[in-house]
Amino acid sequence: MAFQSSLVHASTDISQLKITQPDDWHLHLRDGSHLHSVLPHSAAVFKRAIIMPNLKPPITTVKSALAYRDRIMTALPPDSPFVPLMTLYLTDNTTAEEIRSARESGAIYAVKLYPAGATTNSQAGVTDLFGKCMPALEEMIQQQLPLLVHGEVTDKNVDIFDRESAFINMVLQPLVNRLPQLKIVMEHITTREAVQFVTSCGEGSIAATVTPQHLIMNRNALFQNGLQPHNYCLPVLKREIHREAVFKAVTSGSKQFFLGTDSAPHEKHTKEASCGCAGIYNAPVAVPLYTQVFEQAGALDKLEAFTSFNGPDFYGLPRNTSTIRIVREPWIVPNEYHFGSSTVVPMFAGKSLDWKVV
Ligand SMILES: NC(=O)N[C@@H](CC(=O)O)C(=O)O
Ligand SMILES: [Zn+2]
Ligand SMILES: [Zn+2]
Repeated sequence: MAFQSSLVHASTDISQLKITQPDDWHLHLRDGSHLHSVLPHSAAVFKRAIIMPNLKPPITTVKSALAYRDRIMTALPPDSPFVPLMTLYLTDNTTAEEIRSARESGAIYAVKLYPAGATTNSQAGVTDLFGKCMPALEEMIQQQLPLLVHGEVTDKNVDIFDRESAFINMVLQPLVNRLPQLKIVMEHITTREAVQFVTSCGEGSIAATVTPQHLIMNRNALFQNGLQPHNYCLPVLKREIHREAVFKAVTSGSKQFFLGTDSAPHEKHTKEASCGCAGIYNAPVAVPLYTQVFEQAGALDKLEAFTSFNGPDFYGLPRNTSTIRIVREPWIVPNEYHFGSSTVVPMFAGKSLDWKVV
């Protein structure tokens, strides 16, 4: 309970909200049986989602992206209107031609930059962005495909809590200087420096996604009453001053910030391990938690733009016409989800949430 109960609940008598159906602009659906297990949680709430390509092996070609899209469509619950928006995993060898054919496919909406070694399944990521990736990035400008960035340097000598701000200085700012027309989404931002960077770039070409965990928890949550592996994700949770900066930016109503859950399921035994995986499974709780964040800021009137307008506007896609209802109705998050032989522990397992999507 520690983290929610530390929130000051703004007094309000709003008991339900009806908003345009949200999209998730950063989602890990995995593959195979895991895909079948987790997809219904996202498809129940979100109309569309940007699907992360960090599978094993990664989705580096149009062909593999379209095949993955087919597997997602096959795994969807019957009659689900959910639309997966596919991405390509950028490597040192991605060609301009692959970028052109990504756009022509009509199914691929962005290209993802993982610095090699930065996070889960990023080993095949980029080692030399400025030396090797310029032809692909220049073609992305022509094709109006945004670059989605896991923004952390991988230098082991850089303190893990400084890896995002170091990335801004060493990679992102130089990239923006070199290719000012490239559309960039800084994914899952966690720091005051990221907020300042995105805001300083101005609307139009730079935006950021924000997860529920980085809005609600600071790094104390990793060590509350002992090591908490289910609060471990990358970029790692930061100090309270950073959480506050991200919270303020999001709830201010700026169009440059939008919903991206980074829901990243890992099996329970791989998180509760001597070397635990990074990633938080938040798909079942994300919209209730975002609602709680905006309520706490006294900004429920700005929730819908964050969940449902700013993302499609940035991507140049139509806003959804369907709606969802969010009601004030306490419910307890399950301790775990059992999917066949595997178990996944969700964010805030066993805790009570104030809002529910119906
Ligand atoms: N966020 C995480 O901690 N993990 C993500 C990868 C990522 O988004 O960096 C995953 O795929 O597990
Ligand atoms: Zn990431
Ligand atoms: Zn992610």
